[in-house]
Parts: sequence; C-alpha cells; structure tokens
Amino acid sequence: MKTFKIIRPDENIRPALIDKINNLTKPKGSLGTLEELALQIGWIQQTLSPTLQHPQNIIFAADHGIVDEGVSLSPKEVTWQQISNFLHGGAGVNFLCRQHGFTLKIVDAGVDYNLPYDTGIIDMKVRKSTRNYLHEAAMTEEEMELCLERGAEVVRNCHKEGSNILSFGEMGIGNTSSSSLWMTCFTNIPLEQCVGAGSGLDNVGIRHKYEVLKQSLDNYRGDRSPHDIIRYFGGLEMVMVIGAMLQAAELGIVIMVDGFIMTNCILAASKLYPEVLHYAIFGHCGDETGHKLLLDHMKARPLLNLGLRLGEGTGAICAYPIVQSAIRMINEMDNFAHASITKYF
Ligand SMILES: Cc1cc2ncn([C@H]3O[C@H](COP(=O)(O)O)[C@@H](O)[C@H]3O)c2cc1C
Ligand SMILES: O=C(O)c1cccnc1
Repeated sequence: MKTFKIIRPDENIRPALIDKINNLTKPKGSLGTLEELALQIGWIQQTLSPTLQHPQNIIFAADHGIVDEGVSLSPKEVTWQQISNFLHGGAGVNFLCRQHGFTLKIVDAGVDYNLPYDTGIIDMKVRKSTRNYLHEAAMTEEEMELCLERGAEVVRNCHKEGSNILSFGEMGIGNTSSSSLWMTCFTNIPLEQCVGAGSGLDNVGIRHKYEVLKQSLDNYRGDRSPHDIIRYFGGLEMVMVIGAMLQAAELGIVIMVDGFIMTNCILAASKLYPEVLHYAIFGHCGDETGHKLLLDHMKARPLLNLGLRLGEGTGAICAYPIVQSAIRMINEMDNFAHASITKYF
C-alpha cells in the first residue's frame, strides 16, 4: 500500500511560539482560540511568523452503489448535476469560495457519468461508482490504492502551486451512509447514533437507511482492520480524500476539516497515520446526526456551530476568517516591550 511519511512537527519551536504569543499586548490567553490556532499553525510551519498561502477547496466526487437500496432522499444523478452547478458557480461552496478567496478544484474520483473534462474538472476517475456493500466490498485493493495515490497527487499539485492551507470537500449522493459505517466501526458508537438524515430523509427514511446499513455490517466478513473497513464501506471520493489529507500532512499543509463526511475521512486517515491529526483544524460542528458525537469522541474542538449540513467544504471555508485572524494576531500585534506597556504577569 502507498505509504506516507507523516511526522509530528518538531516540538523545539513551541516555547518560542508560546513566548511570542504571551508577549503580545493583551492579557495572557485573552485571545483564546486565536492563540491556539496561531500556535498550531506556527508549529506546523515551524516559524514564528506563519502565513496562509493560496487557500484552495478541493471537492472530490463519486457515486455509491448502496444508493440502489434507497439510503438517500436524492437520486444518484444529483452527483453529476451538482458538479455542473459547481462549474457554473451557483452552489453553496461557490459563493463561499468567492467570498473568502479560495480557488475551487473539482476532482472526479468515481462519478457514474461521463463528465466534460475540458471544463477543468480533474479526471482521477477510478471507476464509475462503488459496488454495493450490502453484498460485496465497495472497492478492490487496487481501486483503494489508486484512490490514495490520486488523492495524494492532487495535493502535490496544490503544493506546487504554492498552497499551504487546503480545505477538503465532497460531492457524492449516498456518502453519509459510508460515513456512518466508518464512524461506528472506528469509534464503537452504536450504528443508530451514527445514522442521520443526510440530504434530507424523514424519520421513516432514516429507519430504512439504518436497517440497510445494519444489514451491510452483519453481512461483512472482513478482518475489521482499518484498511479493510475503509475499503469495504468507503466511497471512492472519501478514500481519495484520505490520500489527499495524508499527503497534505506529509507536506506540512494545514488541513481544514469540513462536516460529518470529512470528519469521518480524517478519522479514517488517523487510523492509518495518527499524526495526521496535528495538521487538522476542525471548521464546524454540523447538524448531521453523529457529527457532534464524533467530534467529541475525537476530542476535536470545531470553530463554528452554524447548523450546517451540506458538505462540499462549506463549513471549513466558513471558518477560514477565524484562522486568518489568528495569523494576523501573531504577525500584526505589538509586544509589551516594543509598545512600552508594563507586563504584569
Ligand atoms: C442538491 C444537493 C447538493 C449537495 N451538496 C452536497 N450534498 C451532500 O449530500 C450528499 C450526502 O447526503 P446523502 O448521503 O443523503 O446522499 C453528498 O453529496 C453531500 O455532499 C448535496 C446534496 C444535494 C441533494
Ligand atoms: O456534514 C456534512 O458533511 C453533510 C451532512 C449532510 C449531508 N451532506 C454532508
């Protein structure tokens, strides 16, 4: 399997970073989460003057065989139709990218449609849709490997373009189902608490989705290793995100984590390489059932709580101005000595 070299950033810089933050003209700790973010990004970048360069939101898209079982309110073709909307600039993620200066990249990981690649969509298609994991593994070992490699390749290209912060998003009707299965397998939280409305199921629909996913789990005969669970229940776009996140961490790129699906992707990535979590900033806690439970389980502290349940990277991008403030704080605030203010602590 593709390997990644992900290290915990060097601790040696931390005292100097803490010292710099504590000497800014404010009571110690009074800028709270902004101070934590500045420390984290300075630590990742190994500098006392961290920067944010060329932010990009990368949407990985694919279809899911399990959709045949009626687990989503939305029909499968919404995946490619929404991609077309992304290209025309009319989706939720588009106005947020425009507002916050993000470049938007769309990656076809496995959409069940012949997409027009001359529009700028990045062709990384591994196959058209996963198989239906009610009956068989969603993807083969080779397909999983291709997903990891291609996700990593997309991020290497962003790195070459100068990005040091990336947000990841997804589009794939049915992908809250894969997410719920990864969540229950990796956290041992009962499946019932991991299954929610996704793109809009009512209670009857959620019950049916739960029954299908429960049956899929009962039918599973794999070895329960992280690798096998990722492969068996994964979405092609979600495994590509894992490759992308791992490559980002290897390159020292800050990872902005979006909603329920992306939180599950970084959870799964951390089962392969635990150190990936040092590079993650959790953008928000959304309304999809299980998201808060999962964040709590991971001891993650999301920046926002806006009741979002869309995906596409929207919640991560909404949180970006807070990250920008943290970077301005550490670079632009004066210190006690220079400002001639008596330091009383
Ligand atoms: C128009 C539309 C736009 C979306 N953008 C993101 N999603 C979100 O909904 C899907 C997951 O929900 P489920 O598992 O219930 O299918 C994903 O595509 C996710 O990105 C959308 C869903 C719809 C309908
Ligand atoms: O939080 C998410 O990522 C999410 C929730 C519902 C539907 N699509 C995405």
